[in-house]
Amino acid sequence: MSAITTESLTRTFGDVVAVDAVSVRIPTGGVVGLVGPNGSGKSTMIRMLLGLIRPTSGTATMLGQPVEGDGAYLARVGALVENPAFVPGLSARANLASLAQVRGLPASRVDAVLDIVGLVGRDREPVKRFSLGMKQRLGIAAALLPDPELLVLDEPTNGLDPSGIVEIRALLGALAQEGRTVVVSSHLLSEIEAVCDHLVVIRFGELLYSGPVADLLARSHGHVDVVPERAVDLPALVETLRGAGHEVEPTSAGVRVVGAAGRAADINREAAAVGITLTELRTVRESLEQVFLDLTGTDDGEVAAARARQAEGGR
Ligand SMILES: Nc1ncnc2c1ncn2[C@@H]1O[C@H](COP(=O)(O)OP(=O)(O)OP(=O)(O)O)[C@@H](O)[C@H]1O
Repeated sequence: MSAITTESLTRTFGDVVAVDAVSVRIPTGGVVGLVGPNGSGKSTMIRMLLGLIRPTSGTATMLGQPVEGDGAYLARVGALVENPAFVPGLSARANLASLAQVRGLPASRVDAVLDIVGLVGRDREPVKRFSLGMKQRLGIAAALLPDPELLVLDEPTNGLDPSGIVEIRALLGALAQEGRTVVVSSHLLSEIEAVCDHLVVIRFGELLYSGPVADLLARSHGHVDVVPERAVDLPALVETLRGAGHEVEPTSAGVRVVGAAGRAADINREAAAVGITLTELRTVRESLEQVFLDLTGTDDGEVAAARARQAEGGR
């Protein structure tokens, strides 16, 4: 079963196409990053998935159930959208206890979620004294009250300082380790890429990429830097690598095999076959951030090129 599917999911506000015919299939388990610049339609997509607003056209399912049905799936989903409203003068524990009561959930869940988000010890302090990071963790705790299979968090790292971001990221990873599917949106890929298994990249409502992070990384350009043990072997190494069809450039101590990220083992074998031992064999990949920039581009020309590349990759 997929955690989420969408089929030509579209939402317009007047002339603005906030989400434009997005079709994705997101597997269960792991952390799913929903990434795109501000205004690209992430919140609109999340709101449709949570049944908060209706699609203009298209369909979507959550945990196998249509979002436009009776909403039964919502009992299995936890969500953090916008800033959750907590009573500032009440403690974290009291806020969670009243939420659990209103939602008819057992009081024992309060201790469980405080433990998961690491607020035990601070849970009797009034929420107004909490840092932004602690408030975000409390928001996630509230979303976890129903012990959901699927957790949807809209920009939980927004506004946090670097250590707060690291904490939230670790928490997302831990939640996924427990077997939940965690969907997290961010306008900054760098804030969440380290913890994501699957990425959905959108820009101006249009889907640019949906798939495993590993597949996106595999599309990245990169090179392999190679240094032979004996400098005297360098000309033979260059000849061998060129003979094997590689593009080779000199570096200070060895050679760079251009566009060969992922071919390090081949290069090692090719060198060994002619009796050359390598002391260095280093793959340098384009960062995920760079791949993402390639996809999103900064002007329409770049976006068009990225789309063409994506279409090519999808064939
Ligand atoms: N209720 C609304 N009425 C009118 N326009 C809206 C409404 N909600 C969203 N939009 C527009 O839809 C587009 C997508 O907005 P959305 O909030 O979904 O993007 P986002 O990627 O979540 O961005 P952000 O990170 O800034 O919230 C924007 O152009 C926004 O102005």
